[in-house]
Amino acid sequence: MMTVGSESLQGLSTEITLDKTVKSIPGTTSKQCRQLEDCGFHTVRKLLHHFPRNYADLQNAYGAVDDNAYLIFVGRIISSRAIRAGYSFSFLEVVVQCEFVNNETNSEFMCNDCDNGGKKIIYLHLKKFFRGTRFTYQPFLMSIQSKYEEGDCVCVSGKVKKMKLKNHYEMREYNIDILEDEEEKHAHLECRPYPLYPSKAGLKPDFFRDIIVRALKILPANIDPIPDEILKEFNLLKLHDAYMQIHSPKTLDEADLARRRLIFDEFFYLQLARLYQMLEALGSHIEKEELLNKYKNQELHAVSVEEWFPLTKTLLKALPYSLTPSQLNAVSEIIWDLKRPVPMNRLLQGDVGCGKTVVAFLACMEVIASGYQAAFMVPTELLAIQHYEHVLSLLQALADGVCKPSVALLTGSTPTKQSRAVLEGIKTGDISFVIGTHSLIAEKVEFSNLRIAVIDEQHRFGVIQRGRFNSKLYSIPTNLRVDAASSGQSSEETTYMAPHVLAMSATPIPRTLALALYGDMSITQITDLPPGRTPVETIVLEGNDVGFESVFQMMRDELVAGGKVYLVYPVIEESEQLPQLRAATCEFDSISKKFEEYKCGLLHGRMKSEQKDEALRKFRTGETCILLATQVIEIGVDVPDASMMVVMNAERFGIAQLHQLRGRVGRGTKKSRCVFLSSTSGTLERLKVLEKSSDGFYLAQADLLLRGPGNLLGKKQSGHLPEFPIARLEIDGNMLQEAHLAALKVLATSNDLECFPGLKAELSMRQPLCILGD
Ligand SMILES: Nc1ncnc2c1ncn2[C@@H]1O[C@H](COP(=O)(O)OP(=O)(O)OP(=O)(O)O)[C@@H](O)[C@H]1O
Repeated sequence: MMTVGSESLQGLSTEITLDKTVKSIPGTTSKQCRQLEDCGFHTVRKLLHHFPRNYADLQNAYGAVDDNAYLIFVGRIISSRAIRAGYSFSFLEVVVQCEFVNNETNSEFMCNDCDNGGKKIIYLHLKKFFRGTRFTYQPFLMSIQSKYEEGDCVCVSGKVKKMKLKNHYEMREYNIDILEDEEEKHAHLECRPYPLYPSKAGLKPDFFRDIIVRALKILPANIDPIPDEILKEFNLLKLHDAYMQIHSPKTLDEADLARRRLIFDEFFYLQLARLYQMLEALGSHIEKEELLNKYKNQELHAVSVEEWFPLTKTLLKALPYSLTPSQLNAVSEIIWDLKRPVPMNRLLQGDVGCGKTVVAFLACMEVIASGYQAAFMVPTELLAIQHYEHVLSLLQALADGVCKPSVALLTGSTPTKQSRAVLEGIKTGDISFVIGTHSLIAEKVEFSNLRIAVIDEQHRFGVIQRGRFNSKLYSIPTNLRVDAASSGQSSEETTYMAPHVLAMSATPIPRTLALALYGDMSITQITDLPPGRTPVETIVLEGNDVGFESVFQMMRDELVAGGKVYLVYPVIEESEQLPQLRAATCEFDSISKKFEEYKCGLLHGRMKSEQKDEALRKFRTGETCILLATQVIEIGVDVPDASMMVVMNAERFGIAQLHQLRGRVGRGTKKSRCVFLSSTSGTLERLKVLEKSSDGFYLAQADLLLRGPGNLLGKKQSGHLPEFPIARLEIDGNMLQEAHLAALKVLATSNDLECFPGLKAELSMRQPLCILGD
């Protein structure tokens, strides 16, 4: 445990200094303050978080001065002339002489004009043009010329362009800074990296550089809210030094160390906020300790099959297959967690079709067997019906003497009379297992004793929707009340607890990324596939006449061999705006005609619930062999003997999404194939990654790198990973674990952060959970 001493005062000046207005920066004019504020830079903190996008350093110019290279030099002005060149045209030309260090054996520089130390002189020409008669008057010309005086030491960055004259270069898109300060001059002559700031809303890089330098001067050393022990243990710079070194590094290594500290902060405060929020929601000290211990010991826990409730064991035996080792471990691990006195918050991850559903069903059975209720929430009606029927068929297989749980379905389309009866059954406890869509979290749904909520495809529900289950409390067993009482807590406070939550995801996110998103979640992974599966043969083709002909031939072969085919379309109906997109309803007739001997079905989101159900039922039973569908089938649809899929306009979908779609085939033992048709040849390359790999983790990573982390998962429907200001999850993910551990350490010392007022203040300033949409 950490000692609490000086830390309690530590970081208090953070609030005082970092959150002062930009007006407090010495030498900042009121115009500059207004400009900054208009741009959203209200505080010193905001300004200091405007980080350089890159650094230029003089070493850039060591090797060669290549045409069009973006380089930076420090040198002296040797001439500055403002000249009237016509009736309404003038220009300023500044020539800067730079000593150029040549350590290349490049023939151009094996020159006579290099001195013995390998140095040579080059001349940079900077021109600025003015049009308009008012720019041709002498006073104007004198004034611009006097801004740059001969002998001034300057830092020049820009694109270089060789001139005819040897060793002379023209600078384009340049920036010129006069180095006034002796220290600054030396710093640059010592080859310090030079921060290159991004412009923002018309404010130029120089503007930021200038004000940030002044802000750094007033930054006190004692601004770090993170305790010294944590800094030492995780080898982190102090916050003050991190700000200094990110904005004004002596070397690029210094800038890297600073970046590491600032990334750590982004992750640390997110983890701290998550865990803090969870601890706050818990009543007793025992629960809090239990929670922290659980996260500290991330080793695998399990409850062996013998210890499961008889109902769960019976269902396991009645399954038409044996669980894979990793499915079995997953159930055991989840059941272990269900027996803890704190609400479980677990993510069950596994690639498409690996068999997550049955794992979740078994967990629900365990809860039901102990006398409580289970709810299973899925994102689409189609999936709810499928799961409902699946559970019924599994339960049917149980012997007659077994007491079977009562199961109900609740979706937006459940007829009023029926839904009233379901609501009543849930309230009285007559229904112990309910499967449904987001209707399950409506306020009017009152559970008698809900103890587990399974959320399938959890990223498709908003954070708030997921959290809604927490308000559907259940009463905790008496023995836990005794524990709570012995810890000095009043039993009333601990009478109710939030249900266990098991979220499922088929979007495989690397473990570290999952931690970033769900710092408070434990993770269970299914790493194998049921036996007998063969990888889906994947073909990427251009959707031209030749492409379609070969696809139709493949379909014919498949159908002759007794297979079933999904045709997936990006839209339901043709649209004038996007005429290149193929539409499911429009192609129904032509496909039906082309494959006259086979029956076709249609399935899309605009159909009524029972029509959708009927279409899927017919496809499942083989009444139809070709199903023209839209993305509605993307998640969870399970027709094990479907053996071919063709995706039209595949370029419209993301890689992870196509992987999900492809997961609808190859779910049985039949060899399957999937064709992605792209309407443009340019996008073929991007899709080819799917031909090479069927590993969801690999593809998710490829997608992440291709599109940036913003587009993979989501707080709403679209699926987004949180975007951090500087951290990039795909690269900096390893620092998450460290930040997680650090947050646990801090909270183990002080559950409510009372011993760390600086950290508490920082949390409320940063509001890190906003990143996740909380
Ligand atoms: N151990 C197993 N052996 C054989 N078949 C299995 C096994 N586990 C599950 N299955 C079958 O595999 C198919 C896919 O399972 P399930 O629908 O649970 O996968 P999932 O992980 O939820 O997939 P998705 O991410 O696509 O929803 C189902 O038909 C299921 O009955």
